[in-house]
Amino acid sequence: MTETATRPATALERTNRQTLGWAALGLLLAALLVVPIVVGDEFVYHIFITICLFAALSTAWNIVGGYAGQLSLGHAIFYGIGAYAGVILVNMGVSPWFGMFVGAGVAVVAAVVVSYPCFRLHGPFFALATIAFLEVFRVLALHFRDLTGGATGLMIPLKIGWEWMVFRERLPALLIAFGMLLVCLAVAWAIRSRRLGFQLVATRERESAARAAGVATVRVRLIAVSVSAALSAMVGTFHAMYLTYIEPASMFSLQLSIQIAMFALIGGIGTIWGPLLGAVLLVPITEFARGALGAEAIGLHGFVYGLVLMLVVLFMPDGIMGVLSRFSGARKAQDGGDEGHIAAASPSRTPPEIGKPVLKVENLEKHFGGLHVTNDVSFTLREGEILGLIGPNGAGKTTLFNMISGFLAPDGGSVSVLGRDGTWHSPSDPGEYAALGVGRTFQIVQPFAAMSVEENIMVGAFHRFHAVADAREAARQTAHRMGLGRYLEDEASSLTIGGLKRLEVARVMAMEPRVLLLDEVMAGINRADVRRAVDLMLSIRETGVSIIAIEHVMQAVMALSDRVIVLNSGEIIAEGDPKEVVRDPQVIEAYLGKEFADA
Ligand SMILES: Nc1ncnc2c1ncn2[C@@H]1O[C@H](COP(=O)(O)OP(=O)(O)OP(=O)(O)O)[C@@H](O)[C@H]1O
Repeated sequence: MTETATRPATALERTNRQTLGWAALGLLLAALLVVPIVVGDEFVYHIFITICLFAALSTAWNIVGGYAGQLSLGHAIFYGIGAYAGVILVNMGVSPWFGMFVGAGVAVVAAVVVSYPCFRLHGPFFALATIAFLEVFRVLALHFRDLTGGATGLMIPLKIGWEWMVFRERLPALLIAFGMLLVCLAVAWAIRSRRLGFQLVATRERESAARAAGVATVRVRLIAVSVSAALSAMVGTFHAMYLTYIEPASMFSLQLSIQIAMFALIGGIGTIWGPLLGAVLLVPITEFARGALGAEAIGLHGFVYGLVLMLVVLFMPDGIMGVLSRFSGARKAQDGGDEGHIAAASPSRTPPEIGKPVLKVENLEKHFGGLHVTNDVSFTLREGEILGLIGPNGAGKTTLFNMISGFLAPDGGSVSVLGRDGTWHSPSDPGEYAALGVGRTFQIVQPFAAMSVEENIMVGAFHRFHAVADAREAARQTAHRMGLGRYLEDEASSLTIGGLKRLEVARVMAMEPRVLLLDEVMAGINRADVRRAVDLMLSIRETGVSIIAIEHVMQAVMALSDRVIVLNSGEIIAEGDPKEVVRDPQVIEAYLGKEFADA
């Protein structure tokens, strides 16, 4: 079957389903506004206002917890800051419409201060750190009694009207809550569908690969947390006006933080609409239970959330959105090893001239404790050259790569890269290496599993382009060149190992590197894929890119390399023409042992 025979139908089907999805979403949003107006009941109004507020908070949380993958359980910090800023200013005669922006500003500062140290922590440690900060803010609110009213809390003065966000009827409150939900959804959608969203998801999926693709991972997370904090604070201001009374325990509440996260988890973490669906499902259940059972139902919502969460984990691990997306035509690769072909490099043609030096490694040293992993390593890479880096297991090849791509700081010596401006630079982190045109792959493939093949490559292309359309176009061209054109819309995780290795190279090539560091791209792939990989590397070199390739597949090393360096126990033991190097007794001994070399 050819791709041209199947793709148009699939694409059409997918477009239809997407249209259906948008229509369903439009209906859901319209229902949030229309149902309470039609029913006209106070309690129903209250439920729908609560749904909108929680959905807005959860959507804001999802920018950090979902897109960036930082499981914050301290988001009530920002909500509480917004609430207090709004109420304090109202008490000073300032409208909450202005107060909500002041709250947002303070929340952004708090978010940066709190998150910057926490971003060094991962998984449960990050979550615990955010809880600790939440407790700090609650205690501060209790302590600064003159400003916050301490444990007694603050009443909102009864100034009625739009200017003060306090109303006798419920409809204006519903309109504001609904408006806030729309703003949060629009911001979340805008982030996810732009460069920042791609970079956040890439950072969440594989931080090292994202850094190698030039993503400033800390910066993008800080932007995400700032936007999320600002939105949460604005919702907090309005909610305070709606509640007419605030106090530290309910504003800086762990329970609220967990609730916000839970809606996203149940609806579909990391998706644009998941938090909305989670809130639509859960808020009415708990509010009706509370309404029906009254005081007997205190704490019942916790029980309901727990129950629903258990059911979701057991039966819908990707949340409601995960179930829905199964019907929306998300495509899995159905490859059986044949992954299209690469623009083949003809073996008969003459390789391009090897030019001036582009990368200099001088006297590089690295120790891990007592282990001397790199010992006085020096070499130069030239323009258009393929340099094979070989050596037995544990020789220090990957460690060397880590130092010449900024992932490890050398203990001694230096790495210099020729900039596009013709001057030499000494980069120190992966971002600086990427900016100078040094791209790398990883020995263990690092696909961004939650992204399609096209999106994976786009993360590399975003190094050159800001606009999504430009990055997409560049990614498509690169994919076709790399023989991945048939799989653009497939989930990256569904490729074969050969495809994944090629995807690694494609992601780096989309950055248009001048120096390409390939770490065992041929390991574990079949012979046909090795042939393709050799062709691929030759075709890449023809574009003037310089390559250093760590490789164990000797036929490939011999076919490709202009020059070979042999590393053993962290030292260069041989260097030069591939055919001569493999005959060197020292090299034979390093690989096969002394007895073999003597024989
Ligand atoms: N972070 C680390 N901490 C301590 N030791 C390390 C660390 N990284 C690597 N090593 C050790 O350094 C030595 C060199 O490892 P490295 O991965 O660079 O070798 P390699 O030549 O790439 O091996 P292979 O071909 O098996 O991938 C090994 O003994 C390894 O165990």
